Amino acid sequence: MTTIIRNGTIVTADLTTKADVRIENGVITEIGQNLTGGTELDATGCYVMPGGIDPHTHLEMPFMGTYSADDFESGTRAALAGGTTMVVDFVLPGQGQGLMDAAQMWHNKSGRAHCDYSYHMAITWWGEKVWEDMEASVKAGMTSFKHFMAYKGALMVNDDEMFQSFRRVGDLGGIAMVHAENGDVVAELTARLLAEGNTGPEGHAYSRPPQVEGEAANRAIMIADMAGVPLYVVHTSCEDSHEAIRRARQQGKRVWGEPLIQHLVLDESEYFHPDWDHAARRVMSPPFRNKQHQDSLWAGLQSGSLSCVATDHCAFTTDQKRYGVGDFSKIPNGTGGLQDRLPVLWAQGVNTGRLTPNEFVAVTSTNIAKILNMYPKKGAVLVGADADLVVWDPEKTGVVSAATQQSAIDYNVFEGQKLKGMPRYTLTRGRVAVEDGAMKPQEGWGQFTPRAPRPAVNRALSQWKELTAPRPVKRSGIPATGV
Ligand SMILES: NC(=O)NCCC(=O)O
Ligand SMILES: [Zn+2]
Ligand SMILES: [Zn+2]
Repeated sequence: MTTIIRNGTIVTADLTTKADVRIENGVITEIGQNLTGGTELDATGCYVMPGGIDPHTHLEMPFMGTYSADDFESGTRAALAGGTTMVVDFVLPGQGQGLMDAAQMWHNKSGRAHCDYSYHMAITWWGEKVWEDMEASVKAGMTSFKHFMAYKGALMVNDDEMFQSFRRVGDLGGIAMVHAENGDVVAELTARLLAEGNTGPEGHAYSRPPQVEGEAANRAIMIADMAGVPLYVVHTSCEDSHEAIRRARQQGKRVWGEPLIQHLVLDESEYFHPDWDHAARRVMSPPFRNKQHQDSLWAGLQSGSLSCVATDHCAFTTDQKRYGVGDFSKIPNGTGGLQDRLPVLWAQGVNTGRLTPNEFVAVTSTNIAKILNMYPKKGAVLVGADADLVVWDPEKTGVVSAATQQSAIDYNVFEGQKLKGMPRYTLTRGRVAVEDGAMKPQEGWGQFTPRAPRPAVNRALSQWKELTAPRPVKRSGIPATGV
């Protein structure tokens, strides 16, 4: 089956050019002028861009006594509606559960996906079995390993476990990832706030000030440096952690930071809303910050000190959020955004002049594909790349509304945001899944994308570690012991 995208302007991370794109059997086979012969998609007035890749989702995730409400069916349908053609979800082993056993559970869930997906592996406990399984995880294409420095008593790992795990990841050619918040301090602040009667959703924000994130990000960066492993800091929300990442990168460390679309455009005032539901629906970790922190994140995307924009899509219904009435620490943490990430970032980033269209592609797709070692199969408009594409109409307008969204939840944290710039077509491996707002979903179309280890970065790091490793000094005359 042949499809031609005609009359569009191709926009990639480093190039803007007018050309047509030929797609055969899900792959881009030709880029050129006046291509013909096949089903034609009219891209007049549109940008033809790599589909978005969301590097951070939690679909049907068991968390805080419930499951996130969007599964791989509704989650990937929402993704495609907003121009995202791939998600990377987190396999979350239970306490004592083997990594590959947990991975099989995720494979069982993802069978209904509408677009391609990959997995990060989470290190939620530590032991010999985990150490062994990490190699199997890498061999099975799950080469990035997330460590939770928060959620004490549940998912959190300690520094000694993190150091051992980071060394293992480095040896296996993988990437270490962290949720950077100091879980001990969060637990203390939470207990104190509750004891003082601060039980509402605003207590969640008070319990996780920027310092807990900055401290943890800096600690993880230093531990990663000592372990000789590249580090990816998820949901970077504030200047404190951004500063640590920026400094590390200036020092030549292999560290990447990932702001979320939520943190870029929504601020902490949401938690002080008089409606409990409104505030609780926005409870996530880290919490939304103030305007200065938002400016820092935008500047990071512009200057390159921050690399990708994600969603951390982990959506809970209002009923689920109400588990935390009377105790904010029981409100399931997480917000949605899969459908909204690209249109909201375009509206607030490109239309305001904060990002160029090429930078937009870089931070929503290409940088992610490169960091996670999927480029140029994903994140590219190149001959041989998967035809995961979005035909983006910069004049198409809309308004974010829970009433029309694909997500299974009953609200949207971006409700009412005005959009200008939306998909005309979204293609997943050449199949048109969205046409001018009309969904053409196909359950089970999505395929698992395994990822190989990253030999180049890790070889460089391990070579350097070897060159600078501690060695005993060879001495000729050693004095006799002094007794
Ligand atoms: N971010 C959040 O609040 N929920 C999802 C789990 C995580 O990434 O920490
Ligand atoms: Zn997290
Ligand atoms: Zn997350």
